[in-house]
Amino acid sequence: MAKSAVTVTNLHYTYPNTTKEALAGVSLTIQEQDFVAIVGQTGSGKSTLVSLIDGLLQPVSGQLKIAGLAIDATTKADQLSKIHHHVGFVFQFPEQQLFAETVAEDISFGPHNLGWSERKIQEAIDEALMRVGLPLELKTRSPFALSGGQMRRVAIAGVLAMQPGILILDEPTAGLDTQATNELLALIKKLNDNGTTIIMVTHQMEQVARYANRVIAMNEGAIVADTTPQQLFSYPDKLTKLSLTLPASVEIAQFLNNNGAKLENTEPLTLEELANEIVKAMEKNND
Ligand SMILES: Nc1ncnc2c1ncn2[C@@H]1O[C@H](COP(=O)(O)OP(=O)(O)OP(=O)(O)O)[C@@H](O)[C@H]1O
Repeated sequence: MAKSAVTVTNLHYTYPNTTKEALAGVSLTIQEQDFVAIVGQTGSGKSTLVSLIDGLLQPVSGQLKIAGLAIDATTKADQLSKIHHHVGFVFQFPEQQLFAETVAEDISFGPHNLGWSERKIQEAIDEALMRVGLPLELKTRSPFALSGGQMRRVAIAGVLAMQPGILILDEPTAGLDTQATNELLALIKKLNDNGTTIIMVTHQMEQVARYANRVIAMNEGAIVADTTPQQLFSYPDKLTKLSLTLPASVEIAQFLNNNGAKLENTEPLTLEELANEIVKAMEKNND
């Protein structure tokens, strides 16, 4: 049976010097090896939720259980920081946080802080570089002499070097071109296939459709849907109310059907699935 990686119970959070709750009683369980997409319009509470899961914020009330660690409003700072042994957080534009003279030094920052031996750190650097698909020769190079896509991979390698079982990514493909986007998503999918639990905040419904096995939609600090991408995209009216869009594949399928195309599957989630549906419908037409 799948084990839970993250359990959140009735979580509330209000930022200092504000009165409105940013999180207003959120409960959810994320299983190990889930690939969860968190969606919702600006200000709906996505970043607040993932910052609590990463221990960057402490709940005002409610509880979190992360890889067995129990966190609530009374948890001491040293206990809270233990979350970083289990959860890696890739911020938006993570390359902006690169700072060291060489790629290896940058990647080793987290493992050094965890107090690992030099040998373990060197092994972790090599493994992290391999996992993000970068050659080991880059270790001695300056991270600032790399391409944008490579810099982002180095930044992600720095998070992976700490070998987190849970990886949170906030809009990981923001600002990347199509090829770098596809490569990065393939990499995240591979990490997931190899056992890492993925929590990805995104505004890209195509990415949700293609990669996530589960999608959590937020609105005004609450979870308003927790389901599969297929289910979520079956209710376009609900999405519109949340200011979310349908993936292009679903929109095109609906348009074709409204114009007599008779596709069998009206919600093909990916463009490949849509192409298959169109071919099937054309073949049927020719019979
Ligand atoms: N540092 C802060 N201080 C005060 N209020 C904040 C702070 N950060 C967020 N908020 C407020 O908390 C609420 C939730 O914001 P949050 O950043 O979690 O939303 P989000 O869904 O991640 O938005 P986005 O998609 O723009 O990143 C909003 O009302 C926001 O204005």
